[in-house]
Amino acid sequence: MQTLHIIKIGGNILDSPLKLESFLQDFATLPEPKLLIHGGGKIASTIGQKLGIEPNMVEGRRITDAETLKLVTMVYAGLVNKNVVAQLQSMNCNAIGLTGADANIIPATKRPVKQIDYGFVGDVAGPEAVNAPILDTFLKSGITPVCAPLTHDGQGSLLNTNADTIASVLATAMAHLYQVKLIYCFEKKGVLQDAEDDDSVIPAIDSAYYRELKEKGIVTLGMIPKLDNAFAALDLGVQAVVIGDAAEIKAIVAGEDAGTLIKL
Ligand SMILES: Nc1ncnc2c1ncn2[C@@H]1O[C@H](COP(=O)(O)OP(=O)(O)O)[C@@H](O)[C@H]1O
Ligand SMILES: CC(=O)N[C@@H](CCC(=O)OP(=O)(O)O)C(=O)O
Repeated sequence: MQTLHIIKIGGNILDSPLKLESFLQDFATLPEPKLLIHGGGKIASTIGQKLGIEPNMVEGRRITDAETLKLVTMVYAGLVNKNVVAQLQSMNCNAIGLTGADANIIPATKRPVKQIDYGFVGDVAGPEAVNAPILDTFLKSGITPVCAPLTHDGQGSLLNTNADTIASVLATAMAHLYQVKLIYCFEKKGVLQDAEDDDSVIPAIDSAYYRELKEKGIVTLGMIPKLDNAFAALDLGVQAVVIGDAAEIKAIVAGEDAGTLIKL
């Protein structure tokens, strides 16, 4: 089977024009087939505050009321997605920007209200819900999909879905067709032993070590859902998952010693 690289970039890279441009330059040179997923939570929060929409996050997930859904649609599907695509086009990478509603790529259901009402937040039923064949059609035509963190409910509403989860679900869905290597890129060199020391990268984490790192409080905040998504992808057939620095994407793809390898 051919290898497919699925790469996710998060808010801190997207928020820095210099880091983003440098990442996209590297991404554009990576071998095809490849697929990019972007977040943009930080930009949505900043623009929202200017518009009087205060961010409300619970366990790393944004409570998405009707006004916030309009905001994230403008920011993720518009500003971020289309700028990334335009930049990639300038770098000779033929990208197409997509939300989960486009070509029915990622249908989802509105998260049921339990203790917390997350509003217009979408849960993807599973990788089988993803329209993998259409993504494959793009890939086989030499087109690189760039996916925004929005899904849809099939009844006319977009839904906000965490970008790390989208990356994990898409990777799992594509694992039937390709050997998938999923790479979570962010602004640090990998999962760190000491948050203050950028050189304390943990080379590899398995599920037992992950439990220990959580118990000791070494892995916290946004790293917990990222690692949960990484293990979910491995459990469901994704070949390899690496968490690493967006600035080291070429080394990670080349299989060099960079970032943190996640293994079962
Ligand atoms: N052990 C750790 N190593 C690296 N980052 C960690 C660790 N524990 C918690 N984090 C936090 O996780 C964050 C990454 O998650 P998140 O903010 O969701 O990133 P992104 O927006 O790129 O998905 C880092 O910026 C860091 O603050
Ligand atoms: C439901 C939910 O929380 N959605 C996320 C989607 C964006 C995201 O995940 O962005 P990063 O990867 O940059 O954090 C949010 O609105 O913040």
